[in-house]
Amino acid sequence: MFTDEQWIHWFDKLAEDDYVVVDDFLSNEQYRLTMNFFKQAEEKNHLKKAGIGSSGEFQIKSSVRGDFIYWLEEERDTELSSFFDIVHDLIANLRRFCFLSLSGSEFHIAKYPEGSHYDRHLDQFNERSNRQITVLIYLNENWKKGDGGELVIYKDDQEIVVEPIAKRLLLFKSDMIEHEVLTTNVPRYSLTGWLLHQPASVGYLI
Ligand SMILES: O=C(O)CCC(=O)C(=O)O
Ligand SMILES: [Fe+2]
Repeated sequence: MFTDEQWIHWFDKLAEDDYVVVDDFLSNEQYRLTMNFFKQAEEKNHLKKAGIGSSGEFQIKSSVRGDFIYWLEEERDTELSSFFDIVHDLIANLRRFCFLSLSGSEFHIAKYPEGSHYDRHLDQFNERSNRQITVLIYLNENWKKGDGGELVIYKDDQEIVVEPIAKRLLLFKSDMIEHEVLTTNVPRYSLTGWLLHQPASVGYLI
């Protein structure tokens, strides 16, 4: 559990810089449970080649993105309940301290095999732009320089390099931050998600 001061400190940085990195966001136990889940998903062949674009214009292009993903469902994936607990905490605190109007979330696990990458992009689709905050949790124990797979954030004239080390959280504003996953030289594991806007089209219903 984190204190209000910690949440406020992270959200201040997110507001100011459009991104924030938090180390040791997952506890050892949450990390272990997440990796167990990941290993099982791999064994059961649940991970599928990721594509680009939303359903209407979905395409698979390995030259753009080389990861394999599995979309999570909270009701089904009960082994990850302690992960979903901290997502709920994150959402509750963003609502409380940042007055964000968040209506939902979507998460997947992702494996980038050796030699894969994801080209520079923004996390919004042409026909769907309700992703507000991107949430990344890295799962690579013993990651070291040379392993590759760093995330590069492009901001103003800067290139900020984030190493995908285990238990680290990265939050950024989905509509502001262009980013890229550099080629990884080892299998690279992560949990990726998006916190979604209140869809404008249902605004009148509530
Ligand atoms: O895994 C990462 O560091 C970033 C992944 C990403 O950019 C995405 O899935 O949209
Ligand atoms: Fe992305």
